[in-house]
Amino acid sequence: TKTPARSQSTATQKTLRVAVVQMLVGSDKATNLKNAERLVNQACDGNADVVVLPEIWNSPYAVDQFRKHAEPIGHECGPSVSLLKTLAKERNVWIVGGSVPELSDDKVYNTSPIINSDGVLVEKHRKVHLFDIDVPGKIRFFESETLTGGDSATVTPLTEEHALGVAICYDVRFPELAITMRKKGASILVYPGAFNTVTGPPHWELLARARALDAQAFVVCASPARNPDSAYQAYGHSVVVDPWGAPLERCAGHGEEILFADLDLTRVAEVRNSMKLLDQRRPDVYGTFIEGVDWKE
Ligand SMILES: NC(=O)CCC(=O)C(=O)O
Repeated sequence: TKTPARSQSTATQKTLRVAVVQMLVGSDKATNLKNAERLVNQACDGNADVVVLPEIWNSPYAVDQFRKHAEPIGHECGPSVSLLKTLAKERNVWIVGGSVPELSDDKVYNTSPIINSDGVLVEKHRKVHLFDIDVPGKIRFFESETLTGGDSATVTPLTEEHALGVAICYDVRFPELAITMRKKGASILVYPGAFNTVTGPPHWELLARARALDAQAFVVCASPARNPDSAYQAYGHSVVVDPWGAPLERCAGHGEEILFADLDLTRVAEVRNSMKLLDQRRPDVYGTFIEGVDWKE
């Protein structure tokens, strides 16, 4: 079953309270799980409808660690996703479970589990664009050394009128994916992420705002807190952006915290009706941009 978010019922739901858990991630898996449990409970105490965790929250963000921390995510789930399913049911809350390394047919994916308020895994997103980057003297990171990329856009109904699109971190750089999620019905795009201190300052918030404008949707970007003991320095600064491109509330700092944002869902239709971007596209001038996508609403 895909139950609606809980604060109001189905079609009448006008606001959605999102809690972005910017958690500290370390090298000990058991500690990471305990930390996630504590913070998800804290987010629920703050009346969240949807709790969002960051990218790779059960393991260090390092290519040589992913397989070691990988778990099945499906009919059977490992301890990380099982914990989130239990919490979602106990607290009657939706959880976009950041991402964890997923083991499937001996391959490892960077996968976001999406769990409804009955504790059911309703969907999962496998990171489509692997983070392969080489900025000389600053950062070199190749997820493709140990991970396999996913091959689909992920959208799941949340209320009768609104659906969640979920993609992961580097995926945020690709407007095609954001617009594909919109075309599949998403009005809230959630990106668990783990940008770094090189690309984060110039790009993170700008990309979140750009995707909000491209898709005329809410964008929720969740980062881990910065861990001084980690080889990979996460940027932090989790942020929520409205469909008009404006950050909601203040964005987070780089320490551990929970960022709450109340999404006024009526803004999606208002913005989309005031500028009919999909209908106004001119594929006769620049092609279809995404093969097979019919731009008209
Ligand atoms: N984990 C990631 O995908 C990081 C993406 C990132 O930092 C970027 O600059 O893009």
